[in-house]
Amino acid sequence: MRPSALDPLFAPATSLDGIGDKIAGLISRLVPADLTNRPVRVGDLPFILPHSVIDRSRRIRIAEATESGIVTLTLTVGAHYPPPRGKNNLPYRVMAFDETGEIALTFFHGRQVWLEKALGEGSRVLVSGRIEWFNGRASMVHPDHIVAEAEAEKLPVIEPVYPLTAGLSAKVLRKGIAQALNRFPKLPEWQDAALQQRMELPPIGTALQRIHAPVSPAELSPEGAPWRRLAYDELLAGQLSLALVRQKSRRLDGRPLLGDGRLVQGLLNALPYRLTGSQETALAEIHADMAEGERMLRLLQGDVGSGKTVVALMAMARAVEAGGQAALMAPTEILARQHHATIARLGEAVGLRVGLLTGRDKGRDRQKVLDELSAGEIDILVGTHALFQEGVNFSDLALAIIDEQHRFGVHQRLAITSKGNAPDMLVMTATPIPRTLVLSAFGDMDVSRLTEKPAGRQPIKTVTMPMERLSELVGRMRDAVADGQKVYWICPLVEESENIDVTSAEDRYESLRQVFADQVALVHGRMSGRDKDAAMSAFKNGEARVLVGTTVVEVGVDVPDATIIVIEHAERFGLAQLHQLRGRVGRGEKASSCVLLYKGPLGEVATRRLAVMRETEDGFVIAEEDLKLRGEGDLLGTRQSGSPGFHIARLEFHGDLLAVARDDARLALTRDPELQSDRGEALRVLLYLFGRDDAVRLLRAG
Ligand SMILES: Nc1ncnc2c1ncn2[C@@H]1O[C@H](COP(=O)(O)OP(=O)(O)OP(=O)(O)O)[C@@H](O)[C@H]1O
Repeated sequence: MRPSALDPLFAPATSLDGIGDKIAGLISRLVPADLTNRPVRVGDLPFILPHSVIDRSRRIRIAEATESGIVTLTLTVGAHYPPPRGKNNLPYRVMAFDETGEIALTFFHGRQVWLEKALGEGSRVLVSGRIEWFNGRASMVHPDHIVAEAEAEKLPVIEPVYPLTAGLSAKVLRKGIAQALNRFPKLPEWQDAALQQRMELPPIGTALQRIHAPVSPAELSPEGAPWRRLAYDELLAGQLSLALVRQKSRRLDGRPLLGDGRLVQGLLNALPYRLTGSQETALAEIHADMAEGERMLRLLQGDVGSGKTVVALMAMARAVEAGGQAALMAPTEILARQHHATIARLGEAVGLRVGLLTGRDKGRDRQKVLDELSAGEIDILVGTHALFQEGVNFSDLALAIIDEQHRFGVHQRLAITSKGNAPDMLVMTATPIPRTLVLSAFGDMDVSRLTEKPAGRQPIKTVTMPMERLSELVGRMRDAVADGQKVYWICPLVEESENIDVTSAEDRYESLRQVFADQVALVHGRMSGRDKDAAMSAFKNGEARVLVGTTVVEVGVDVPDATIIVIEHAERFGLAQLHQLRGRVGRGEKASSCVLLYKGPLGEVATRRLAVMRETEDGFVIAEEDLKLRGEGDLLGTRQSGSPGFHIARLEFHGDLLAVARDDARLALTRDPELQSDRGEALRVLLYLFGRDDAVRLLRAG
């Protein structure tokens, strides 16, 4: 049950003056992304933090304001010039002056009664807003503030500036936030007293007050005490929910999965290569976890092409040896089919029964798989999200592997954990993630890393090339194809979108057909599953030698004899994505290359990104650079749902707080596993405050 202290914050935002459904809808775009599926609450508003301040402290005279910008002037009001009756589209002007000059205060939307009051002729007022100069005349359209000189203290000196969205005015938002702050209840302190003192964290109420009514710009800095307090709260809420997942999944009894090595050894013998040292180490860690009575919760992190799939297979083989079943969930249909093909082929050697289940499988075929699964006639089931839907019943699921590629957040892990059958869990992630992010997103898991690539891989040669050299490039590709090579050609969007100038995959496909005729295939997200499969397999078996595609080929696709990848409009992709895409080549023993086609002029960030791509192939280095260039939000945030993207914490400033929060969260649970002490109760408040309700439900009295 939600603590009643929080009731005022959980009231709908529309209960605030001046906020109707429409405004609430606009505000929802400013609150954390994972909250947008529910109506905006009063409690969301205080967490919309200002990004800068306007300093109105300096008062100047008209003539001193030589440039356009925000100024505060002390004026004597002159004549009013309302628009003629019936001409409300014309502005309402009020002239005002000081000893150095004159300024026109301009208002739209017709005659307004309040103007006559606020700007009585002959009165002295402080006016603050943006001054503009035109032909030597000064004007100010809709001043931000007008206050009588006698009430000068009413003018905010330092005024926070909030992120806005079209249709939402600063005034409305500010008023809403002010009301929400007034309703902010006194909440119990959830921070450990000693830690709070050591870290100099103000109480949450104080932090919010100070950040919304700063007395100096420094108070708004992410490194300032108010922001650090809020960031630490957010991180602690995240780490606490991860710790709860961990506690819950550990408590559900796992079972020791031991095997006689029959399948594992058989597979090793059947592999056409030897495992790398990294693969062996990771596998040993995984097998050791599985042998324990506690549930495994492990993350397998590997750079592109480091060979995660075979590690997954060996883990699943152990689960089957131990008498159970295993499931492997892939993020896309294409990938599920690819994994299925690889695993079924290798598994055949040792008699593993491998099934496939995706959203596309319907009717009788689907039923057959489901029946075999529940009868225990399938050992390993590969599929997409469809795997963990209702109606899919394993006879004895012992190991769940999730190839998450950033799309499988803590909420989904919670969902599987709450299912109750307590399988061991292994999450695989392809993009190397910086350490701080591993902690923030996977603080509940143990980590294995694949740090080396299989022997014999050659470096990928990466070049950048302006779009103008397209025809020269096509000529070179023609030679390469004649020489027996295979080429990926990546385009950013499926169709010409209205105002973005993007060469679509379809157009590119048509134009490349002029050159490569039947040797080119097309794959993109809007094609039917069957057509996608056909294109992929034509490319795999070599009927097609050029595969034009959108980023559907980004994740995981494995065609080891493809040696060239061309990425069009490379300047539009993020670093992590470019690295993933490039990782489609260089997967065999032949030398590969990557051509980054760009359309100039390039901005600073795009230039840097392309340079990083030329300089290194090391995914961990690239991830760190990406973090620097983009901030952590995008790296984990935008492309996935339910991930711990942060709203307040910014890891470039608050990364140091993460480890503290994790230790604090784990310690709190060790002392008080059900959060029943005073601090425990307060921590529940924290969880609700940051939208971690589902974590509270993991508690016995949740
Ligand atoms: N030890 C090894 N020696 C040689 N080749 C290997 C080894 N392990 C895996 N491979 C091969 O390397 C290729 C990449 O493996 P896999 O598809 O598992 O990579 P991945 O880690 O999933 O990469 P990505 O995330 O880029 O898809 C495959 O063709 C696989 O057969």
